[in-house]
Amino acid sequence: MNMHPNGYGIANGQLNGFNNVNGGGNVDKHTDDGRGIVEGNLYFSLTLFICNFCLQNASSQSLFHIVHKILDDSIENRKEDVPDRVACLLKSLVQLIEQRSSKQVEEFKKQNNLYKTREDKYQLKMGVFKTLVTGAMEENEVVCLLFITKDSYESAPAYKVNVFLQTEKTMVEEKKKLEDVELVRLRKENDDFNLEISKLKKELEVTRDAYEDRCLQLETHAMEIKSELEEKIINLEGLLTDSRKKVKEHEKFTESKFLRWKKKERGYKNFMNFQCGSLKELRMGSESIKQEVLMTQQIYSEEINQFGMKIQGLVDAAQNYHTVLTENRKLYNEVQDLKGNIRVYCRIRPFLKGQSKKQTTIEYIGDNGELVVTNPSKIVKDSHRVFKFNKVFSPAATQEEVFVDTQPLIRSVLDGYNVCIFAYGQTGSGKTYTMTGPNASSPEDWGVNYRALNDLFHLSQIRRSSFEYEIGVQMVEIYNEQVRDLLKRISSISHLKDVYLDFHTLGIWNSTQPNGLAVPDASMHPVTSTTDVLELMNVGLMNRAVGATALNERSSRSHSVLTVHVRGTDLETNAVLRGNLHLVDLAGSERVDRSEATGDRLREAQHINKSLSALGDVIFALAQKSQHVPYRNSKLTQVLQSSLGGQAKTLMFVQLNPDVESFSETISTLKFAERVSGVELGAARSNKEGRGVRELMEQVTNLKDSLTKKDEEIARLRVRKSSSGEQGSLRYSSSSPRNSMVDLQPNSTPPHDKSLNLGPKAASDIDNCSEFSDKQSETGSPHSTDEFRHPKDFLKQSGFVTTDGVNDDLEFLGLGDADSEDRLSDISDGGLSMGTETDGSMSSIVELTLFPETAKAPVEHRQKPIVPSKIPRPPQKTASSSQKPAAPSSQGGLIAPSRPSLAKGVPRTASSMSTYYRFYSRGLWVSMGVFSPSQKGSS
Ligand SMILES: Nc1ncnc2c1ncn2[C@@H]1O[C@H](COP(=O)(O)OP(=O)(O)OP(=O)(O)O)[C@@H](O)[C@H]1O
Repeated sequence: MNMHPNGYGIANGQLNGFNNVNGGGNVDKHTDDGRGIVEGNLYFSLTLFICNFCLQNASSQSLFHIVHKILDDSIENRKEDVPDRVACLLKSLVQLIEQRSSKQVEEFKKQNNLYKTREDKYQLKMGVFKTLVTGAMEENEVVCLLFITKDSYESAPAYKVNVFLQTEKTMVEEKKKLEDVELVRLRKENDDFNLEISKLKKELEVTRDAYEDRCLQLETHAMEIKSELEEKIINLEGLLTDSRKKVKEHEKFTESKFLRWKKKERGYKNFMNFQCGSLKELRMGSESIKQEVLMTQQIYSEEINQFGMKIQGLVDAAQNYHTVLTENRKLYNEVQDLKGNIRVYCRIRPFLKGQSKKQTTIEYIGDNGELVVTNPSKIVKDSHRVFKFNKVFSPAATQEEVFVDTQPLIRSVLDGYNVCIFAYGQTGSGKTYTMTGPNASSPEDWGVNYRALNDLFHLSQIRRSSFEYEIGVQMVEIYNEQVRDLLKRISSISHLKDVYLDFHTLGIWNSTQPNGLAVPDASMHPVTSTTDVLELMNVGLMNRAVGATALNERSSRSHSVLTVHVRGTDLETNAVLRGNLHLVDLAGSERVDRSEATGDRLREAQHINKSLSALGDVIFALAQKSQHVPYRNSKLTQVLQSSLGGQAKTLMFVQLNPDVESFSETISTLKFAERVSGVELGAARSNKEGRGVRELMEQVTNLKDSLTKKDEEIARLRVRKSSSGEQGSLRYSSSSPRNSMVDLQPNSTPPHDKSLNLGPKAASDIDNCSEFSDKQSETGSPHSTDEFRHPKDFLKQSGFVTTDGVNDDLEFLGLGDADSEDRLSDISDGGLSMGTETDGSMSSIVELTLFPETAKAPVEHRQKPIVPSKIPRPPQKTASSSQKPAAPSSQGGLIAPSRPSLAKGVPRTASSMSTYYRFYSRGLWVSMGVFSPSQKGSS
C-alpha cells in the first residue's frame, strides 16, 4: 500500500484490479447470454464490494482517474450502451467524490474559522499589549511623580532618585522596544497568516470551482448516460416483450411442428415397414434377375468378343486406310510433281498495329490447304467462298514455318533443278515481308531469300566431299517496264561502298538458256558465304524502287527478281549440275482510288497493274493449254517465262490482307491463285550433264566455231568477189546473228574469254546485246527485244536475208521452209533463234564469266576440219527419213539443225524441240534438241 501525499491510503493493487475490471471490459463480455449475466452479476457484486472498500481508501485524484478511465473507455470503444453496473459504479464514484468534496469544503471552512479565531486572538493580544504599554507609561509617570514627591518629602538625595528613575525608564523602554519588536513580528505573522488564508481561500475557490465544474460535467454526463440508459432500457424492454412474444409464437409453431413430425414419423414407420416388405420381395427378385443377368452377361461377353474381333479387323483396316491415305497423298504429290503443277502457298498477313478492331474476311483455315473466306459486312446466302491450295499459312505463321515448307523445293536447286518462287498479292499484303523479311539484321525475321541462300550454303558445305558448288547471284528489278540491274558496278563485295548504280535498261535474253539467265547483261556476283549475300541483297534492296502510298508506307514500286545460279560438279563422275533459283517479289496490284497514287506513283501503279494483268493472261493461256502464250506482253512475263512455261519447279506465295475493306481484292487474288494452281508445267528436269554430254556440247561448240570460221571465209571470198567488180544486188553478211551481235562491238571478247567477273571485256559483249535491245526499247519501238529476235526480222536486220528470199544460211538454220510461219509463231514466244544461237555464244559467255574453269580453249578443235563443206539438207518426209544418214567422212560433224515439223524420222517428243541437231561422233549418230519453252511435256 502506498501513501498518498494527501494522506489518503491507496490500495494500488486493488485499484489496479478495479481498473482492469472496468478498463478491460471483462465483466461486459458475458452480458449476451443468461449464464454470463448471472456470473457477471455475482462477479460484479463481489468486485463492487471490493471496489467500494478500495474506493473508500483511494485518493480523490485516483477516483477522478477512474472516472476518466471509464468515460474514456466508453468513448473510445464507442459503446453507446454503458452497462448498468458500470453506471452504478460511476454513480457511487460520483457520490464518493461529492462526499469527499463536501467534506473538504467543510474542512476548509473549519480552517478558515480557525484562522479567523486566531486572527481575532492576535488582535486581542495586540490590544492587550497596547493597553499594557499605555499602562506602563502611565505607571512610569506616576512612579516619577511619586519619586519626586518622595524626594521632596523625604529629601532623599536627588541623584539617587534620578538614577533609579533612569534605570527604570531604560528598563521600561527596553521592554517597550521588545514589545514593539514582538508586535512587529506578530503583525508580520498576522500578515503572513492573512496572506496564507487568502491564498488558501483562492485555492479553495479555484478547487471548488473546478470541482463544481467537474461535478457539473459529470452530473451532466451521468444524466445523459442515464437518459440514454433509460432509453435503452425502454428499447430493451420493448425488445424483450417482442422476443417473449416471438418465443411464444415459436413455441406454438414448434409444438404444431412436433405434432406434424410425430404424424410423419408414424407415416414413415408404416412406409418403412412396407418398404422392408417390398425390399425383401425385391431382393428375391434381384437374385433371380442377377442370375438372368449373369446368363445374359455370358451371352454378351461372347458377343462382345466376337465384336472385338470384328472391330480389330476394322482397326487394322483403318490403319491400313491411313497408310493408304498417306501413300495416296504422296502419290498425289508425285503426280503433281510429274504434272509440274505450280505449287501455291497462301499466307495471310496479320492485322498491323492499330488495326485490331478491323473485321477479318478469313473464316476458316484448314490443315490441308483449305481456306474459307467471307465478307462479314455483307452476309448473304452462300457468301462463303472455299479455296484449296497446297498450303495455307495463318497470320500467326512465323518466317521459319513458312521457310520449312519451302526448303525441299529450294534444296532441289542443288540437284540441278530450276526453281522459281514468287510472291503475288495486293499491295501491302506482305509479299516483301515473306520474300525478304522486315529486318535483315535479325535472323528470325529473315524472309525466304536470305534463308534460301543460307540453306544452300549450308547444304553445299555438307555435300562438299562429293560435290563442288559455285553460287552466283543476280538481282534485277522491272520498273516501269524497264529491267534494271540492282547490283550494277559492284566490282567486288569488299568494295560495296563504291557502288554506283547505272539504271540503264537491260535486255531480256531468251529464257530457254540452259544456264537460266533471263537477263544475262545483269551483273553476276559470285558468293561464298551468307555474309556476302546479306551485303549484296542489302545493296539490291536499297537500290530497289519503293514509295509511300496510302496502303503501304514502303510500297515496292517494281518487281524484283533475285536469281541464284548454282553450278555443282560431281567430284566422282565430273558430271555437272546447274540449277537456278528465281526469287521474285512482285509489286502489289493496287486500286489507284485506294492507294491514292498520283504523278510518278500513278504511272508506276499503271505499269504494275499492266504487267500483273499480262501475268494473268499468261497464266490463263497456260491453264487453257493454249497454243499461243503471250509472254511478250510484258517484261515480267518474259523474265518469268522459263519458270512459268518451262520445266522448272514453281511455287507461288499468295499473300492476303485479311481486312474486310480488301475483300474484293482478296477474292480476285484467290481466283488468280486458283488458276495458277491449275497450271501444269510438265515434270521438272534436272540440268545434269554427264561427261559424254559435256564432251558432245564441247564438240558442238567447236563445230560452231568452225562454222563461224567458214562463214568468215565465205564472207571474205564474197567481199573479194564484189571488190573485183562483180555487182552484188544484195547486202550480205555471212556472220550469224550471234556474231552480228558480238561484232557490234569491235573490241568484243571472244566467247572463250576466261574472266570471272563481268569485267569490261566480257561485260562489253553482254552490254552490246543489251545496248542493242535497249535501243529498241528506248527508241519507243513497239517491238520488244524478243520481237527483234523474231528470226526473220532479225536476220533481215542483220543482213542475213536477201529481199528475194532465203539464202543458204537461212536454210542452215532451218527457217526457210514453207511452214516456217507456223513455227515462227512458236519461236516468237519461245525465243527459238536466240536460244539456239546463244547456246554457243551468249550463254557460254555468261557461263564462262561465272564458272571460268569450264571454258575450254577450242583452238585445238578448230584445227580439225570437221564441218562438211556441204551441209546436207534435213531429212525429208520420205520413208528414207528413218534411214541412218551417211556418216560423214570426218570424225564427227554437224549434220543439220533439223526442223521438227520436217523431221519425220525423229521421235514424237522431238517435235517440241525448237531446233534439232544430229551429228556424228565417235562412230555414233547423236541427236540433240533445244526445247522451246512454250512447248509442254517431257522428252
Ligand atoms: N506476316 C506478317 N507479320 C507481321 N507483319 C507483316 C506480315 N506481313 C506483312 N507485314 C507488314 O505489313 C506491311 C506491308 O507488308 P509488305 O511491304 O511486305 O507488303 P507488300 O505486299 O510487299 O506491299 P507492296 O506490294 O506495296 O510492296 C509491312 O509493314 C509489313 O511489316
